[in-house]
Amino acid sequence: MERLFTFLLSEQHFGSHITVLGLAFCFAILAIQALSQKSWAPWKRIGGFAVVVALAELITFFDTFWSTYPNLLWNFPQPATEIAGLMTLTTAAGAAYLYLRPRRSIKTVIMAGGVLAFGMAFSAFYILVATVSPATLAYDLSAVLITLILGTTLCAFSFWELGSSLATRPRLTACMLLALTLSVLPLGSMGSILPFDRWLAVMQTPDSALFSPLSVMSLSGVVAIFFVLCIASLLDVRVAIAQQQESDRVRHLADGTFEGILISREGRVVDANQRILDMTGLDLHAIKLLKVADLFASHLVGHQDIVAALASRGESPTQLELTGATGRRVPVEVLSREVPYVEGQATVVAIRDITERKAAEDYIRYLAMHDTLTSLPNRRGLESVLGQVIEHARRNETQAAVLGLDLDGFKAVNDSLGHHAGDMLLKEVAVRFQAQLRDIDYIARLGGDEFIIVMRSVARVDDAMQLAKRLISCLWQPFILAGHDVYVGVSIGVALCPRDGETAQMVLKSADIAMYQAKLQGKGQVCEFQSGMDTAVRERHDLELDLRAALGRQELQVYYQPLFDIGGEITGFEALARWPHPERGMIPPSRFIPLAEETGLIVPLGEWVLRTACSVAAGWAADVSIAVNLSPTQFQRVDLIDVVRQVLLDTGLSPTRLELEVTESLLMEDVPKALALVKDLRALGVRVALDDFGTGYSSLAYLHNFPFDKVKVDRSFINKITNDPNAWTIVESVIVMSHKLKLRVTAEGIETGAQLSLLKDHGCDEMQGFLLGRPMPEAQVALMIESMACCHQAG
Ligand SMILES: Nc1nc2c(ncn2[C@@H]2O[C@H](COP(=O)(O)O[C@H]3[C@@H](O)[C@H](n4cnc5c(=O)[nH]c(N)nc54)O[C@@H]3COP(=O)(O)O)[C@@H](O)[C@H]2O)c(=O)[nH]1
Repeated sequence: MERLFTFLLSEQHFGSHITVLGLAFCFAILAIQALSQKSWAPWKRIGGFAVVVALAELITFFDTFWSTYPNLLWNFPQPATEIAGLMTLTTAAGAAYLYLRPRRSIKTVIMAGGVLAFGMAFSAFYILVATVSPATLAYDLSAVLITLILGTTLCAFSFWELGSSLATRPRLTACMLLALTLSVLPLGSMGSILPFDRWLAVMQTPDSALFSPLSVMSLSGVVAIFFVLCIASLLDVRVAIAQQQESDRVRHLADGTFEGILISREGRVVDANQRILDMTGLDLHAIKLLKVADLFASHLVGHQDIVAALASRGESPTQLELTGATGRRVPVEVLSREVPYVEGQATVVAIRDITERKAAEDYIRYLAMHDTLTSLPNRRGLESVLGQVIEHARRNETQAAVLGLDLDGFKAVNDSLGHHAGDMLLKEVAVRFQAQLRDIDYIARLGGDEFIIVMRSVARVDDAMQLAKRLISCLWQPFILAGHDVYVGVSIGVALCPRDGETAQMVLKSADIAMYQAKLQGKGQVCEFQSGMDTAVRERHDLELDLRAALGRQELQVYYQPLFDIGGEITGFEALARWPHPERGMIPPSRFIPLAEETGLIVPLGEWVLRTACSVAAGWAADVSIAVNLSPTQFQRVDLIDVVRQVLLDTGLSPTRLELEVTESLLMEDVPKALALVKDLRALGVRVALDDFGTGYSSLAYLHNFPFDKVKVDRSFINKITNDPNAWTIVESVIVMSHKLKLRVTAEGIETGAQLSLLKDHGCDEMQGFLLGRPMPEAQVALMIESMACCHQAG
């Protein structure tokens, strides 16, 4: 010890210590950088480290030697220098190999340090011995021992520090410790040589072979390594216990989570929680034999380092499929992160089972594309398929057909039997339609009672027309709903693509226009799209939109046409809807009432007319009646009685003043139901008149069977009675027959005095027509009633 201090403090320049330390530090940085290059192959890291350390050893040694003996002329001893270099190279490679082993413990790390220090010390002393040979150097053997123990310890700690330093933490300490090792060994070996005067004394009593520096060094090296290993083993046991406790703690924590958690190092599974074992069906032992990549089936499996690939995605999870012992694939979401884990770094991979979420997502996707009632694709589903069909037809120069279907009479079913029955009907209709299709055809429900059928390939338009006819006839059999036989029909429009539309929207529009045309031609028809067809349909469509808006804004008005008794007294007024369109002027009811019927708008419109008319009539000064027209659609509504009752209650109009006019067509659809309704209305105290009499087919039977209060003879007869004897015969018979059945008779459409006197002469009870009074606005009616009241008072 004393010898070393003397050497370092008085025989050596301070500057030379700094030089050695500086050189050693630079080489240490290089060596540790090489060893820590994770992107390099292991042999490259080992080789790089060994070469740098061997060079450092030789350079620091010779630098120390020259600064100690500047006047000593010598050549590099051959082959001792190469042997020493080789020795350092080999031991440095061995140390690096030990350090890089996958399962590294404190013992292996310290052993790596010990081996390297011993190799370097041996090389230093070996060159020294060879340099002065054949002369013999005299050593302070205690200094040799100290040098070796110090070098071994420093080097071991350097590796230990390197092994436990985090990737993010600078490896400065490890570099400094290695630099000290690289400095201590040449300085220590040089410092162990006794001064020349002591040589002579020693030479007179030469060391025995047992006490030669190399023997002492070898022995002490073995002892030092053994000693260090003993301590390391003890530390290892303590560390192993601590690690076990740590991993137990982590496992308990991990088992408590809902996520699968596995710990990996260098792509291999090190540990896993219970959830992962449940998901994969593997036990802990089996899973630890696997690489992380073995657990997944996906595009990332081929990836060299799946864990690194996952880690590179940061906080955004990657969706993969986890495979296990059963081969079942579990959709999972994976996140990974570097963590300090028992003795160093590890990657924690969090795996979340997303089976339920995936199923929910799939269901949402399904819902987005399908109609929940019939399970058929919806508009979105249809448009994506239709786009492909059109593209295919265009590429292959073939054609596809699109059939637009709209049920006839569906609304009436919905209104009369309720929405549940309507839903059942739609489901059954869908089944019947599907039964008519080929496997390659495609059917979708757009909503309401609208369906679309796509025939992917048709040779002629006739193929589509044939299918359309089959679809029409498949509805002829009744549907049994809530114990009722229900009949519906279908109107079909046929369009071809790409002929009638190059995009899904265009061809759907063409099919829709053709379908409208089919509806206009009467129900249960099929119509092929023709160019120019769209203008008329679009106009009608625009009118429908306008009517909807007008109803919403309450732009419609009610006019009132007077009815007179045989003595010329006003008996009442008929309420007639009017539509003053802001751009098109006054639109006649003959245009918008049928449209309202088809679109179902007649229901809100009719209720509005009823409410308005009753409310206005309730304010009149005379107890005259008010007649309101009921459309077939209104008549089919299950809640018609309730609506009428409520309107009467709300407006305060006496039921005896209200007269509802129904037509024959309205009665024909479901005779028992219509009969029950007429009876219910009369039970409310409301009167019911049969309107447009004479235009139907079974007029006489209805007159007999239904408890009407009044018959209104249609104006198509009245305007002929003075010049067509047949027309007059019919009207005369109706008057006679109605009176026999105790029914009052109203003649409508009286335009001439001749018509009026003929009807009066034959006992017609009530008269209505332009001759007597045109439909007029509310204000005019009020004046008319007032003047009527005045006349009565005056009379
Ligand atoms: N369901 C509902 N139908 C309604 C409603 N408002 C009207 N309508 C029906 O629209 C059809 C056309 O009605 P409108 O143009 O108002 O014609 C009525 C009279 O103006 C017309 N009339 C009356 N007298 C004469 C005449 O001397 N000459 C002549 N050319 N026309 C005349 O007749 C219509 C009334 O007919 P009717 O209902 O049969 O008594 C018509 O069918 C209306 O029913 C409504 O709110 N709801």
